[in-house]
Amino acid sequence: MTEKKAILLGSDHAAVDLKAIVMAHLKSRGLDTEDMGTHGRDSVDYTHYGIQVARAVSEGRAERGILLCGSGLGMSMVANRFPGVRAALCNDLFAAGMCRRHNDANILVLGGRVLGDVLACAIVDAWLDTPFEGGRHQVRLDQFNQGFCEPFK
Ligand SMILES: O=C(CO)[C@H](O)[C@H](O)[C@H](O)COP(=O)(O)O
Repeated sequence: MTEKKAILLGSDHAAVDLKAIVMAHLKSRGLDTEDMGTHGRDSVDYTHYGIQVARAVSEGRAERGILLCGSGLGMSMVANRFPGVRAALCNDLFAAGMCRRHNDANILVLGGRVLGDVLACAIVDAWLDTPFEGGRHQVRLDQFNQGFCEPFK
């Protein structure tokens, strides 16, 4: 990938069908996307695809990412290990708005075995269209990088 992509997508086999729906929805909105895989229904490890998308966002090669697995849990765990990634598992509309307003989430995670097509696309829209409020929330996000989140010794 040579140019910065607006939105990268990745999934495992459990969410490849929902990913196709989300991709089509993003394209209908005129957004620049790239599918990092998986591309079929054969069983794969979600880690591989989560790492690719989270690393690209962490390194600034993509502004945002959308990750999908069966529940969304595994992808969330992987993505949040990368510096600068704020991945939010959103299987409802309230979380989709809040993760932008208060958490400036740059990766949206969806559960392919949880969500129907219509709700998934509505969650994507809320995540895309809701701005970060900054202020006290930025202060808290800054603390992520100030040692506050290191384990206690
Ligand atoms: O990581 C997950 C659960 O935390 C995802 O939901 C995976 O998609 C799921 O574990 C895959 O399960 P499968 O039995 O291998 O299809």
